[in-house]
Amino acid sequence: MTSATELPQGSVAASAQHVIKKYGAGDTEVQALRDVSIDFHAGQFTAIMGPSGSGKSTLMHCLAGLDDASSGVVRIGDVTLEGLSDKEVTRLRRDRIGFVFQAFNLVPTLTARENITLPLDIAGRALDQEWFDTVVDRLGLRDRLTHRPSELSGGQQQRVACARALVGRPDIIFGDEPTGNLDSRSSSEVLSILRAAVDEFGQTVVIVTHDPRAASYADRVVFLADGQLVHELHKPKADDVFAVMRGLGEDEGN
Ligand SMILES: Nc1ncnc2c1ncn2[C@@H]1O[C@H](COP(=O)(O)OP(=O)(O)OP(=O)(O)O)[C@@H](O)[C@H]1O
Repeated sequence: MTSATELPQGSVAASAQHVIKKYGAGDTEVQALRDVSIDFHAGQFTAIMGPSGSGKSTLMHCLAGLDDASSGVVRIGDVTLEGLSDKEVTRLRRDRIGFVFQAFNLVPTLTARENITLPLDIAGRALDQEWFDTVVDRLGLRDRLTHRPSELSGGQQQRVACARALVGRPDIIFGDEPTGNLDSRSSSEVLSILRAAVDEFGQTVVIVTHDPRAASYADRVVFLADGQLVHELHKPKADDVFAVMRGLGEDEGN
């Protein structure tokens, strides 16, 4: 199978070193990340978990260049985000990062095909038809390509969002609660696709999730509490993830 990424397996696809993120100042200051250091290796599927307010979204947003760290170093591949202009960060996001959001974020007036190729069209990059076909067939979207989002189920819409993230062969795909709006069957479908993106396409995937079952698809689960990394599991079962979450004070797993 063709590899989606130029990065060699095991190299670092994204990294945060001593990242601190503060919001506000003075009495209202919140330290959302307190000296977080973590590497995300190419060809791995990582889930970020932790109680509400522990800093998961902040960490993902800093890694993806959607927000600036207050201090510390963030890298995507070999590029350090600090010091890049807004335009350069936008280009880096466009060229090296794929996103899958909870809310799908598809353009309602465009067909599935047009939504999938939109980032390439915006970037003025040529479509690799063979790769497009591979992704579309693997995701079971061949007979849905002319449909608009309103004519697709939630699970199908999220599969289109996964295809959109994959088709540009990014260094890394970030998912912000990608199964948050899906029923359990569609969740399983989307998680299997993200798993396959890693196993079959050599992709690197990082998701934020509250769901221990979703996290059990990952190679590695990292836990944040109060802005710090506090625990990590490798190839965990959902029960193991649930037990750690309980210990961190999230007894409902959400
Ligand atoms: N734009 C902001 N301004 C001020 N405080 C913020 C901002 N964004 C996040 N925070 C604070 O930073 C901390 C971490 O928030 P973050 O959204 O990263 O947590 P989370 O683990 O993703 O939470 P959840 O699971 O509820 O989505 C929280 O205390 C939050 O209130």
